[in-house]
Amino acid sequence: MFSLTTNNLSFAYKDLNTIDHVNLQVKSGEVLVILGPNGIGKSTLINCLSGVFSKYQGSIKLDNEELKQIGSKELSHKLALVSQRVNINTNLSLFDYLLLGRSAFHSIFSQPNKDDEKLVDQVISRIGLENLKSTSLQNMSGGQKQLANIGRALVQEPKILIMDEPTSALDYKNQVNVLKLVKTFSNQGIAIVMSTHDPNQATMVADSVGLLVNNKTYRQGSTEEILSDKSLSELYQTPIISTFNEDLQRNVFGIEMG
Ligand SMILES: Nc1ncnc2c1ncn2[C@@H]1O[C@H](COP(=O)(O)OP(=O)(O)OP(=O)(O)O)[C@@H](O)[C@H]1O
Repeated sequence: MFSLTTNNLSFAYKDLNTIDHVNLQVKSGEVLVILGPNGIGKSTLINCLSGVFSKYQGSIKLDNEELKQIGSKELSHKLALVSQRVNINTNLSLFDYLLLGRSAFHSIFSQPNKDDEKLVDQVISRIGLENLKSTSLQNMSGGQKQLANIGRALVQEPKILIMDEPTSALDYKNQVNVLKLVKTFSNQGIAIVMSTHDPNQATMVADSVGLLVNNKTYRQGSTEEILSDKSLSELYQTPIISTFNEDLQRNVFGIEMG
């Protein structure tokens, strides 16, 4: 069993805390979905959780180890990040870009081997980009680059996968594909943290939901405990109404135009 836990996690860019005393937990096989309005601190939180920002207050524990004490190579064996940055401009082919994601598993003197290449091929097929295997990243669309970024994280075979709005540039079919991947990997025992602007994604994949609220509080609980018309309308400061969809067998959240 593997877990990521924060205790009173706070982070400030200058003096004022952007995230304040966040107590969050996710463990093997669980999906935690983070929701919150624009500018509330989702990316900041994700950058702290994934080790990009180390000047945080409080603690972030991967199992019993403090995140900032873990060396970068060891960390990349445990944790993979899909950042919000969709605009990767490299002339590497998709295949080579993903193969580079295996570099933490080799010394500087050893080359990626056949197993690495096989894994990269499998991941390319899982993200549905077989026909772009030899295409350079700079010639791909925003959505294709976002899928490539997800693939790059998957080839690390992490114990925890942290994703910042992984479906923001994707059409419905690819959103479903990514959400199915999230479910598949969590069923395989991977812990997943993802942020999104779509509460419906939380009802589809989340085991727990974390809300970053305006007054800088963080609330985490089960989907049923946390997601309601009232909590979401307050969160986004706009009326949100859910209806139970018989075909989908779940609540669907919609925005009201007023
Ligand atoms: N490098 C930075 N320096 C100073 N302030 C920053 C920096 N990056 C972000 N901020 C501020 O921190 C706050 C949180 O930003 P963050 O990107 O974490 O929000 P977010 O919830 O991910 O937003 P969005 O949904 O719009 O992507 C915002 O007010 C933003 O202006």
